[in-house]
This record gives sequence, C-alpha cells and structure tokens, in this order.
Amino acid sequence: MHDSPFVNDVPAEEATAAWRRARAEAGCPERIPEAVVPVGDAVGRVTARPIWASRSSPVGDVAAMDGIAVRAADTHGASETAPLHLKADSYRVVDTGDPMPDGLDAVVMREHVHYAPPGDVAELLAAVPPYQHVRSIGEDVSAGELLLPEGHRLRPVDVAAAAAAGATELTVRRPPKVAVIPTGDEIVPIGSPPRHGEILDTNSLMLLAQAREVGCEAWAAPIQPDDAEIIGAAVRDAAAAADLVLLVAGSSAGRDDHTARVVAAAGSLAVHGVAVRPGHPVVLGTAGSTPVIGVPGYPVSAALTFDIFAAPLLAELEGAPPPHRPQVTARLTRKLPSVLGMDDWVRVRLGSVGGQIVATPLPRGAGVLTSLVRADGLLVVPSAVEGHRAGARVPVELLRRLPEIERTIVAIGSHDLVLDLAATALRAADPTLTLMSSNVGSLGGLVALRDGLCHVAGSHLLHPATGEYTLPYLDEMLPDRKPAVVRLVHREQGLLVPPGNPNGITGLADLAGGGLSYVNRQRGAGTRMLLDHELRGLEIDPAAVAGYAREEPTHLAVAAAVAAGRADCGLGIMAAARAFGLDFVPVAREPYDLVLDEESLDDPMLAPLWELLGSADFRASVEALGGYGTEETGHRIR
Ligand SMILES: Nc1nc2c(c(=O)[nH]1)N[C@H]1C(S)=C(S)[C@@H](COP(=O)(O)OP(=O)(O)OC[C@H]3O[C@@H](n4cnc5c(N)ncnc54)[C@H](O)[C@@H]3O)O[C@H]1N2
Ligand code: MOO
Repeated sequence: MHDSPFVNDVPAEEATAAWRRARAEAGCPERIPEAVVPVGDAVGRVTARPIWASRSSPVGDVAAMDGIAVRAADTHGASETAPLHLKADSYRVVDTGDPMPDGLDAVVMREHVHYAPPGDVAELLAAVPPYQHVRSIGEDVSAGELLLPEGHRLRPVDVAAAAAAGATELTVRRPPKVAVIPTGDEIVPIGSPPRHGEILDTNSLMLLAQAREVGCEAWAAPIQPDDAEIIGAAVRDAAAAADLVLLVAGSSAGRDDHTARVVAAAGSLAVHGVAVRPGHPVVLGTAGSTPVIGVPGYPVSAALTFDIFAAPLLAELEGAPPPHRPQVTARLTRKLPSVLGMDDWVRVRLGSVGGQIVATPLPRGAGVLTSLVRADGLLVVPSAVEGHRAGARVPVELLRRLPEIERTIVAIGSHDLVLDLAATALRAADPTLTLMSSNVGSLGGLVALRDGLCHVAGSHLLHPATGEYTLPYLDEMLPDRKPAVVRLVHREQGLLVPPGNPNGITGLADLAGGGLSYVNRQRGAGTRMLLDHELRGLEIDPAAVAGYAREEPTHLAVAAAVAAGRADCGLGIMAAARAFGLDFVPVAREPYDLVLDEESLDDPMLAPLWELLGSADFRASVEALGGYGTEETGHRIR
C-alpha cells in the first residue's frame, strides 16, 4: 500500500483501530502530561487527578437567613395566642452567612420578629425547631469527600466548588497542542486577493478554530510548496512540538499529492483512505511519536475529518469522554440516494412540521462549505445502506439547538429571492425565528406539503390548459387537504442574456432554428413548465432547442451558466440577471404563491410572516430587487 498512489478505502472503525495500533507501536503517548494550574485558570481543562475536598464548606454552622439566632428549646409553646418574649441576652441578631453564636441553634427570619418595648425584647409568635435556617458544617461539601473524578472537563461551577473545598491549584492535563501545516503551490494566505487558480488558505483558519474550540493550543505553519522533502521537514518540525499534526491537502492521487509518502517516511502510514464521504482520502499515521492526520483538501472533507478523527483523539489524549452530539429522529423531505460501501455524511437542514422533525439534505459536494454553514444536523447513511426514500425516518446528529429547530418555518418548493429577503427580515425582528427554504421545484413543494413535510410550498406552476397558475393543481394533488393560497409576489420571467445582449435576442421565438444555446431548469420546476408552455404556443419543438437537456437547479445557477459563457440564454427571474450583471429580455409575468394547509394560517409561528408580507417596508425592499410586483403580496387568493 505504501508504494501505491491509490487510495484504498477501509471502514472507519477499522481505520481507527489500525491508527491506534500504529500509535502504540510508534510509542505515541496515551495521555498528555499533567500540569498544575491555579483554580482560576482551570476551566475547560480536564482533571488529571481526582479532586478531594481538603476543607468543609461551610467551615462551621452559619446562619442561612437574616434575623435572630435563638435556642430552639427556648421557643417551645410560642404561638399567636401565647407570644413569647425573649430578652436581649437570650438571642443574637445575625445576618446570612454569619457564624452561629455559641449555644444558639436556630434562626428566626427578621420578618417574623416583632420588637416589643423597651425595644430590645423579641416577640415570637411561633416555636422553631432546632437548626431552622442554619447551614450546618459541611452542608455543601465535607473535608475528605470526593468532589470530582479524574477525566472531568472543568466547568465554571466545578472550579468554584473546588475553591470552596480548599483548592487553590488543580492538577489537569495541559491543553493539547495542534500544529496545522497547509500545503500546495496554489494556496495563498487569507487576505491576499486570489487570482484564477489560486486558493485561499481557508482550511488553516477553520482547523485552527476547530482545535481551539475543543480547548487546544493551535498554530499554523507557513504554507508549504508541493515538495515532498520540504513538507517532510515541516512535518518533523511540527511533530517535535505538537501532540497532533494536521497536514492539509495532498492526500489523494494527484501528481503533487505527497502526504501519504511523507507520512510513511516521517514515521508510519497506518491508513490511506477511509470509507467515508466526504473525506475518503484521509491519511492516518505517525511522525516520530506524534500522531499525524493527512486532512483532505476539500473544505467539507477537512472539517469532517477533524470531527471524525481529530476531535476523538484529542479528547482521548486529555483522558476525557469523546465529543458527542444529541441525536433526533427526522423524516426526510426528499429522496436521498447514497453509494454502497461508504459512510455518507450528509448535511441537512431541519425544521419541525406537525410535531415531527423534518430533514432536508443539502448539496453533497466536498467543496460546498456552505452546506456545513447551513446545516442544522448531520445524517450518516451507513455504508451498507443504499440511500433512503422521501419520508423515511432517519437518525440525525444535531448541530443546532432543538428550540431553534422547532421555531423554523419550513418552505419547500420553488425558490425565490423574496423568500431569502423574508428570512432575513423575520430573523432581524425575532432572533429565535428561522425561515428555511429549500428548492425542489414547484411540484416537489406540493408533494412535500401533501406528505406533511413542510409548512408552506412555494409555487408558480402554470396550468397549460387554463393558463392559470397553481390553483388548478391543488384539488388533484392535495385531495385530502384543505389548501389555502397566499400570494407572495408577481414576478417577471425573462431570458437572461450576457451584458449588452450580443445575440440581439428579443424573445423565446429566437430559440427556433437551434442557433442559440439554452440552459434549462430541472423537470418539475415552474420555470421549465413556463418554457414548455411558451414553446408550444410558438410551435417550437423542444428537441430543436440546443441545450434544452442541460438542467440547472436554480435561477441563480442558470444566471451563473450564462455569465460563464456556457450558454447564450436561459429563462429566469430578473433579480438573478441583476445578481450576475446580465441583461434581461422579458417573457412573461407570473404569480408566485405560497400554498399551505388552511389551519396553518392560524399557526402562531407563521403569524410574523403574514405580518411581514403586509408591511410597506418589506414590499418596498422587494420592489427594489427589480422585476417584482407587490400589489397582491400577502393576499389570500384561496
Ligand atoms: N484520482 C483521484 N482524485 C481525487 C480523489 C481520489 O481518490 N482519486 N479524491 C478526491 C477527494 S474525495 C478529495 S477530498 C480530494 C482531496 O484532495 P487532496 O487532499 O489531495 O488535496 P489537493 O488535491 O491538494 O486539493 C484539493 C482541493 O482542496 C482545496 N484546498 C486544499 N488546500 C486548501 C486550503 N489550505 N484551504 C482551502 N482549500 C484548500 C482546494 O479546493 C483544492 O482544489 O481529492 C479528490 N481527487
Ligand atoms: O472524499 Mo472527498 O473528501 O468526498 O471530497
């Protein structure tokens, strides 16, 4: 395997075991050395020894309330009808926390004491039991008691209790030291404007922050060129100073991918390739007696590699339990294919519909870091499972707190920028409210609504026979529901063309003849149905439109394709043209509606959305996007 440039994927568990054996053989320490630190600096550290109380807290009996200390026996028989009068020499005024005066064993709260003439006689209307309102010695902790075991990550309450129990210093594991080594001739530091072909070193930024987030001391070496000797020297230097080395990129089979060879030369190569996706070309090994991870360069792979391999090792070195995220069961809002033979780590957005958590898979590409940015959870499709059908119940690890997930309006269907605008406005007004919209096309949205997987479905489905939008589909698609329809906007659909409209395109009629290349939307997208409808009207055969078969999933993706010169035109909304500096040739004006269950109209969580749609400010900001009409925004049309 050492000589092969090819990645040889092994199951994650096997990889972990092989790496553990290699670390033991190389003499890697099982634990990080101990350090004695002042209690005040110990939060976040892991105890290397148990913490025993050397002092009781409180150190003696103390008053638990402001009032007077008395002898309980003296108060026998006191009642409303037979008030008891205590002279000044048989009680003492005390405040909370004062040591109990000798011979006195109970406290009467100030509120229950009346002073009778001559002013220092205390009148009690009730008897008190011994030790009323007294905190006795050791109530919190007694000398000799075990306060915390070894292997406990110290929290603010822990260090306070340790100090109360007599500790001034604690024996903990010092923070693990993590060295990050970015590699690659094309990698440039953050802050320098990258030229085409150059890549910003965002992985170092992220990996350092991930290491620090789990309590490590972390640093990054300078970016290393694609040179095995130079990288090897950097690995040896880092290994001499760190508890874990993260060698970034160069992990796969490219001409400049040296990681596996460098690690083999610096110590031992235990694993090259794990059956996880993303992140499969990961390298696990040692350099001297320091563990090394060859972190795949793609950002999502890099982030997940830290989670899957680095974080558990770092916890182990500190003698702490491995990191763990809470898990929930969620229903998938759409089908999720997955390859056999790989654990597939899928990023999902979550919401709660009808009391059930629903999960919408995000884009899978290992370079799509925004998929992790937007993720509320991680769903692992195990290697033996070939994906899931829509509606399937799946386990999801939470990346966001449940109460936030539960306050998420789930919009599925056709996507529109106005929904993004609404999402930001709703969040600005209420930081606990999220509007999540995911794009599966108008038809997909109505299917999700039918199956109870979303709150609202965004739709602009043209019904060719009637020329009406969305409404004619509802009885057919949602026979068991009582759908309501709220108008979001009218919007202008048109051809997105390069700036200056170099082909002089005037409308869809120009697609006849096949001289222009077109970029289409996916089946089920309202924009595609509009195209088909218009082509029929113009008697143009779709098969004769060059590029009809090329599909993009969103308006913005169509705009990006035109901007990059991959097509001469594509149908989309004006706002997408603006975003990419394209020209726009109007084709049609269509309504874009939100479809929902009638009873959802009264769902308090959705109320801020209806309020927003009625606000003049919001309408003005929609109009400012260009190509939108808001005269019916927020109107219920069914
Ligand atoms: N023939 C094969 N090609 C690839 C394979 C494979 O198995 N066989 N695996 C693919 C997979 S999966 C991944 S993941 C990547 C791993 O790439 P490397 O670790 O070899 O890294 P590079 O090729 O040098 O770079 C890839 C990519 O990573 C990004 N990158 C790299 N460094 C940084 C950094 N410091 N900050 C941000 N981003 C970084 C960058 O986008 C590079 O283009 O290989 C596939 N290919
Ligand atoms: O395995 Mo790679 O890490 O999918 O992108």
